[in-house]
Amino acid sequence: MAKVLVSDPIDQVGIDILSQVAQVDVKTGLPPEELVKIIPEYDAMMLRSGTRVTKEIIAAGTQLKIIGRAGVGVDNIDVPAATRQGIVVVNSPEGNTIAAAEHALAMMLSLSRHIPEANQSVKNNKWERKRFIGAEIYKKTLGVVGLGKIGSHVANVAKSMGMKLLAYDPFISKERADQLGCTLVDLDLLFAESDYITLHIPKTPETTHLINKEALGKMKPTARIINCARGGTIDEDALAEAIAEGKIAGAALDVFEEEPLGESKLRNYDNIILTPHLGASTAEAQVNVAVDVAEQIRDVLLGLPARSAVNIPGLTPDVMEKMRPYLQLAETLGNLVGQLAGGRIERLTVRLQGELASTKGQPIVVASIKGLLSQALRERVNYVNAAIEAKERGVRIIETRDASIRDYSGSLHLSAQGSLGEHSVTGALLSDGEIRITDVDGFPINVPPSNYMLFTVHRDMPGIIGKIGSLLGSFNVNIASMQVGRKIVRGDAVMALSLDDPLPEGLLTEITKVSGIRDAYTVKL
Ligand SMILES: NC(=O)C1=CN([C@@H]2O[C@H](COP(=O)(O)OP(=O)(O)OC[C@H]3O[C@@H](n4cnc5c(N)ncnc54)[C@H](O)[C@@H]3O)[C@@H](O)[C@H]2O)C=CC1
Ligand SMILES: O=C(O)CCC(=O)C(=O)O
Repeated sequence: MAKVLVSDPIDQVGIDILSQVAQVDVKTGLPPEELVKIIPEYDAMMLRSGTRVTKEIIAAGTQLKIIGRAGVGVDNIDVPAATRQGIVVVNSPEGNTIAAAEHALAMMLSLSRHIPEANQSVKNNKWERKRFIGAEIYKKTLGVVGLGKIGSHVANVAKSMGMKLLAYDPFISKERADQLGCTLVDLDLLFAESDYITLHIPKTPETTHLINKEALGKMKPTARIINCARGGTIDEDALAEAIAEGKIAGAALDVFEEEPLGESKLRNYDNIILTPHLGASTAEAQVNVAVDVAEQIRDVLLGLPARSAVNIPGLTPDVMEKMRPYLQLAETLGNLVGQLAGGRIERLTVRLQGELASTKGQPIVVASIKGLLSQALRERVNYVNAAIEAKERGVRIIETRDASIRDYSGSLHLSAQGSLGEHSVTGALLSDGEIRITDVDGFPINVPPSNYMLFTVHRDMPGIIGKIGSLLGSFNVNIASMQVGRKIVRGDAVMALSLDDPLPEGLLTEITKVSGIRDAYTVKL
C-alpha cells in the first residue's frame, strides 16, 4: 500500500480521503534532518506553509510521486528540484481565496478603527473613546497590487463598500481591470494616490522588497499598507522606520520575511497590526484546501492526472483526457524514433500535420520527448520532467506544423538527429483510436506498433523477404505481421515486422549479413 506523510496540520477530511488509498502518517513539526531520514519510505507528502521541502528532502524522497501543498503558495517547496526528479507538485489555487481576501479586508478595517488597541484598552479596564477616533474607508482610494484571485475579491468587496479602486498588475488586461471597477495605473501613481495599499502578489525576484524605503517615501502620510500575501515583498526595516518617522499612518501584516517572526521592530508600534500567517485559517478554507489537495494526491497515486499541478505546464486533466490517444501516439513514435536513431540524440523535431496542426502542441511535444527518453530513463521520465531532462541532455526540441498534409485526419511526424544519424517516423490514429505507423524514414508503411518489432532497410529484390522469414524461423521467432514500403520498384525499401518474441542475441547481426539488407533495427515498444 502507498504511504503518505502529512507534515503540517491538515483537516481530518483530507486524511480520510488519503486513507482510501494509502497508509497516512501525520507527523507534524519534524526538523529537516528528521524529514530527510524518513522520507525515503513515502510515495507522497502533504503540507501547508510550516514545512520547507528542500532539495535535500526531495533527493532523499526516492519513492516520492507527488507533493501536495494545501494552499496557494508553493514557495516553501523546491519546485525545480521536484520537477527534475519527476515529482508532481500540486496546490489548491482557489480553496483559500475568500479566507485570505477577508483577512486583508479585516486588517484594513482594523487599521482604520484601531480595533486591536481599543480591544486591549477595554480589557485593561480603560474607556478611551477620544483616543480611538478612526477613519472611514468609504470614498477612500484602495490600491490593489496584484489583481489575481485574492486581489479581485478584495477589489469587489471594497468597491461595494464605496471605495475608489486603483490596481497595479502587469499581467492583467485593462478589460479585466475595468470589469472589476479598477483603474490600472503604474506603481508610482498607486503609491502616491492610495489611502490603503493591499498586496496580493507572489514573492518573486521582481516583487522582493517592492515596498522599500523609496516606495514608502512616495506614499501619503495617511496611507496604510496591508500585506496578507507573502513575506519579503515589504522591506520590514524600511517599514518600521517609515512608521517611526510618521511617513505613513499604519500597516497590517500577516506574512513576514522570516516565519515565525523573530526579533522585530515591527512589534514596537500600536499602528502596526501583526497576525501569525492566518490568511487561510478559516474552517471553510481548511476543508477546501484539504479536500482539493488530498483528492489530487489520491488520484495521482491511482495513476490519474492531477487537476492543479504547478509543474506540468498545459497538461490539465481535461487536456489529458481529450488528447489521451494523441499523447499515446506521440509517446509511441518518440520511443520508436529514439530506438531507430540510437546513440546520443541531439535534436527532436515534432511536426503536427493535417488537423493535428490546429491543436495545442505542447502536450504532444512533451509526450514525444517522454517516449524518446524512455529507453534511457525508463520510469524516471514522466510528463513532469521530460522537457527538463531533454534540456539537460542537450536535446534541442523543435515544434513545427503543416496543416496542408492531409493523410488521415491528422498525423504526427517525428525526426530525431543523433550521433549515429537521422531517422524519422510518422504515425496516425484510425477512427477507432488504434495507432498506425504510417512512415519510416520516408518509406510509406501501415503497421500497428507491437511489443517487439524489426525494421530493415533493404534493396527491393526477389527473395529477400523469404530469406529474413526463414532466418527468423530458424531462431524460433514467430512473425505476427509484415509490411514492405517502397518508393520505387526495385529501389530501396523498408520492411516492418511485428514479432511475437524478442530477437535472440546475435540474430540482428545475422540479418544485417543477408545480401541486399543495408540496415536492420530491433525495437521494443
Ligand atoms: N496569508 C495567507 O495565508 C495566504 C496568502 N496567499 C498568497 O497571496 C498571494 C496571491 O494569491 P492569489 O491571488 O491566489 O494568486 P494569483 O496567482 O491568483 O494572483 C497573483 C497576482 O499577482 C500578479 N503579479 C505577479 N507578479 C506581479 C508583479 N511583479 N507586480 C504586480 N502584480 C504581479 C499576477 O499577475 C496575479 O494576477 C500569493 O502570494 C499567495 O501565496 C494566498 C492564500 C493565503
Ligand atoms: O497554509 C497556510 O495556512 C498558509 C496559506 C498560504 O499562505 C497560501 O495558501 O499561500
